[in-house]
Amino acid sequence: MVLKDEKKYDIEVNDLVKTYKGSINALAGLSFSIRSGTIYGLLGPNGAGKSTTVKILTTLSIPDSGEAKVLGFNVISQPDKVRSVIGCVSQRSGVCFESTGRENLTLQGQLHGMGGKKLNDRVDELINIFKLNEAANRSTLTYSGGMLRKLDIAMGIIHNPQILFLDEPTTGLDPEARSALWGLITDLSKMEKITILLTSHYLDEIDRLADCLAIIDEGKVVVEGSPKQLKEELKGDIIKVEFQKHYSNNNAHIKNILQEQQGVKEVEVKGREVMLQVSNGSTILPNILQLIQSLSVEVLSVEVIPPSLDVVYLKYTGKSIEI
Ligand SMILES: Nc1ncnc2c1ncn2[C@@H]1O[C@H](COP(=O)(O)OP(=O)(O)OP(=O)(O)O)[C@@H](O)[C@H]1O
Repeated sequence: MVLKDEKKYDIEVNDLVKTYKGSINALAGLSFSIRSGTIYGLLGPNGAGKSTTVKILTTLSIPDSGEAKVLGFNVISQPDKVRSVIGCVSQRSGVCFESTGRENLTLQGQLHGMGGKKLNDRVDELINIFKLNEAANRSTLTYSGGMLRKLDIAMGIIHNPQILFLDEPTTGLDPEARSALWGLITDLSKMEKITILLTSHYLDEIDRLADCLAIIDEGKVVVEGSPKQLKEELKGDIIKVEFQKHYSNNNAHIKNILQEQQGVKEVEVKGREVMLQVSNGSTILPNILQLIQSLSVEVLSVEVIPPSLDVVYLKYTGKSIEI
């Protein structure tokens, strides 16, 4: 259950359930709310239900049960109202490759009923914001992956929507193009005052961009908060120790002994790996290693992992995010 305060929410999702043919439970009671003017990240592995959520919120799919509102409009009973206030950039590019960037933007504006000077000015403005000036009059067949994503996003906001959905916007881009796009997305939320729902399976992307995030797993929100808040809640580091061999008979014993040590909060032993949640990794590490060695267990590698969204993800889902 996600608690809400008195602030204004642009998106409210309550207990959404969606099952596809073949009994695939894409959403199993998903709830979250997004504050006006913020970037909200939905983080989850492939198949967690991120795209299904975006499809429902953009009126492209209907849930089996539950309710969702965008700017107060119900996605099921008021789909036209919802469509009039949103922009959406899906994983598949909507760019027409027979046209230039400028032509794509103009056509997209016309589809939204725009025209004349207002549309031309908006096209120029977006070409400037997205730094596509040099390429604007070239065929989009000559664009790089990063340029195409920029054009896709520019097309998604041509009509000045109040809400923007970005479904995995940087998948497949090289690090330089991803970083450039991150800067643009942050600027957009501030300059154009757009509320953005961003889905991603990149932890660094959500960490960098989101004011608030929800980790979703198997169609449900498992935890919600700002990246800073979630990392601070970990109150310490993770020590990851890998053994030479699998000491399966000894796992419970190793766990009990480590758990009794001062500064150790949680211990998980899986196969050849031990994960310890500790208050201060570097201070406690020598003691931990000494203890493990006294149990005649040979250590292959040791790592102290500072608080990060990877660790938050691991803590709440019990697994590493797999792409
Ligand atoms: N049209 C469909 N028909 C049947 N099953 C579907 C359909 N669309 C999605 N699914 C299934 O629903 C589950 C959730 O899929 P969804 O695409 O929402 O996840 P996702 O988190 O967006 O994943 P990805 O990061 O890979 O895009 C998956 O098991 C997927 O295979």
